[in-house]
Amino acid sequence: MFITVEGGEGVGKSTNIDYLQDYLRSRGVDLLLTREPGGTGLAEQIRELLVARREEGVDPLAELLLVFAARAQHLAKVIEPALAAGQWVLCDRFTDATYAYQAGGRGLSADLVRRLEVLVQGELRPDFTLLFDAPVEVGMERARERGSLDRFEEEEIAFFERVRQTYLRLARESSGRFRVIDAAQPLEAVREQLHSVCGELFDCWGVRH
Ligand SMILES: Nc1ncnc2c1ncn2[C@@H]1O[C@H](COP(=O)(O)OP(=O)(O)OP(=O)(O)O)[C@@H](O)[C@H]1O
Ligand SMILES: Cc1cn([C@H]2C[C@H](O)[C@@H](COP(=O)(O)O)O2)c(=O)[nH]c1=O
Repeated sequence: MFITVEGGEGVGKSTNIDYLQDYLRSRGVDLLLTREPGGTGLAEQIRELLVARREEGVDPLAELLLVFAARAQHLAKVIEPALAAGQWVLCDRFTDATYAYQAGGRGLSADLVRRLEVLVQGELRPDFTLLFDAPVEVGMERARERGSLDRFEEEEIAFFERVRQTYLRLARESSGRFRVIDAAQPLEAVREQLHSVCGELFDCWGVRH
């Protein structure tokens, strides 16, 4: 199984992915936890380039190509070998983030993203995606409280609104693959939602829980 976790800034992906990881491992799943951009030494270096605040503006196409360069390395060195060895892969962000940020947020064409997706991934797509959704102000307030903001987190509210609306549209269009978690709720309530989604999936996939 290839499971991805998506959502805007500060919505609680990292906080809950640890919980999800424990939940899956405690039920006997051989799991690899990874993230994008990143997941290998080279891809983590590309991540640093992407998130660093800089005077020089970053061209959206350059940003898109860096994201996919990191993804190609991550797929070849980590994700594909793990899946081939029968492991489950749990990935903090994947190509839905590219549709949300580079197409929705930056305004690049979704068709361009689709062409790179086919080039880099072939037919590989996530089996299942959890979308953590919260109003932009809620996520940004949490991100601000957490610490200093990176290059993406410094964007204007309208950018994050476009990112959020793109994610929600993707979830509607691929409702079989996505489950949307109301991440504006207190942590306990978010965990209950996660629990119920995991139960439903395990029933569906025939995994004992
Ligand atoms: N449901 C919640 N209620 C209140 N605070 C939360 C909740 N979920 C997460 N937080 C807090 O919000 C902050 C952001 O959470 P986290 O780092 O998990 O978000 P994220 O989605 O991974 O963010 P980013 O994409 O910006 O890295 C953290 O300080 C975390 O403790
Ligand atoms: C995979 C991916 C990521 N991004 C952006 C989105 C985030 O602002 C950063 C990653 O940091 P986080 O700690 O996971 O929030 O990268 C992107 O723009 N496009 C992508 O495909």
